[in-house]
Amino acid sequence: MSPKGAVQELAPAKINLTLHVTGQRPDGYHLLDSLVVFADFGDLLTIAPAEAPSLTLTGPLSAGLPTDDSNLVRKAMAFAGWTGAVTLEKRLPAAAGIGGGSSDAAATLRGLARLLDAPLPAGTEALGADVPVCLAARAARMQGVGEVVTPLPALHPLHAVLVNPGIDIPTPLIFRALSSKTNPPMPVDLPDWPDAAALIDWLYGMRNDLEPPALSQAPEVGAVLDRLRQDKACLLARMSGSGATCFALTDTRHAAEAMADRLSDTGWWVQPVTLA
Ligand SMILES: C[C@](O)(CO)[C@H](O)COP(=O)(O)OP(=O)(O)OC[C@H]1O[C@@H](n2ccc(N)nc2=O)[C@H](O)[C@@H]1O
Ligand SMILES: Nc1ncnc2c1ncn2[C@@H]1O[C@H](COP(=O)(O)OP(=O)(O)OP(=O)(O)O)[C@@H](O)[C@H]1O
Repeated sequence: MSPKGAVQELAPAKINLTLHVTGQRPDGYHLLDSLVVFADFGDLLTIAPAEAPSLTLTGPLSAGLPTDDSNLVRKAMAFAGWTGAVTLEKRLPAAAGIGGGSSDAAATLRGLARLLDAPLPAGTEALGADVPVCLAARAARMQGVGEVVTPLPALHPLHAVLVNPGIDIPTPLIFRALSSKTNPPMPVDLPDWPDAAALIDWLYGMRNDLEPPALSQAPEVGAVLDRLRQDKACLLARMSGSGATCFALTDTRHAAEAMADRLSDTGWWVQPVTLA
């Protein structure tokens, strides 16, 4: 049961359906153009009013994560100057390209803003490049180094399986291994996709520019993509963020669940989801 006066917030997995790296700023950060969606699955935060900040971690994937000031939940509270007693049920792998930590920071801010009846803070990119889009937690185009977030009209939901081979990939390593920092952006105007099939067709022509460097740094990513592409239900398989999590798009939720069953003997983290 939740403590009295507590709120619950889902910190959904963030998926980069596309991730085009279009340049690099003098400070080393990369310019991005990304179509970002969110899953109906993620970490679960319970946030109760408290005089001092606290953080308790639970869940199968919490092992090894810090509970001190380096946890993005605590960083988010310190950034906003807000306090709360947060219980974080970790269900997403960390350092996995699906924004686990960034989505936790964003959910902390959303939950505390609700509890305190306060507006969401600005400038949250200081907490991490993915935090502004995770704060919106809806389909969006992400540009700049992550701070320019343009919410999109509701997309047709996509069904998918998320797969992580159980390796942490540090984001800076993958950006460093990227050979060309200047690649074409997505079209200026995104199409108005009439259905999910049209969106998937369009995605074939787009890219995740971090996929080649991730493949060179972590061969496990290639093994995941090969296995997903061999599956009869897979319409498109791609890596999210800087990896190592990959997604396979399917026709229906049932097809995603059946595919997840077929992957159950791999030892990988496998999660059927709906993305929107
Ligand atoms: C790759 C993405 O997941 C795409 O959504 C994000 O851009 C990464 O978001 P994030 O994990 O919140 O990133 P941060 O914690 O801000 O940055 C981690 C590191 O990634 C690199 N980084 C990140 C974002 C960006 N636009 N350019 C970069 O070069 C930098 O080396 C930085 O030190
Ligand atoms: N609440 C948290 N959950 C997960 N990781 C956290 C958290 N707080 C701090 N971290 C640290 O942040 C690092 C990156 O975590 P995160 O899950 O956001 O990366 P990511 O999945 O690569 O995200 P992105 O897609 O934004 O690059 C990890 O190495 C982890 O130790």
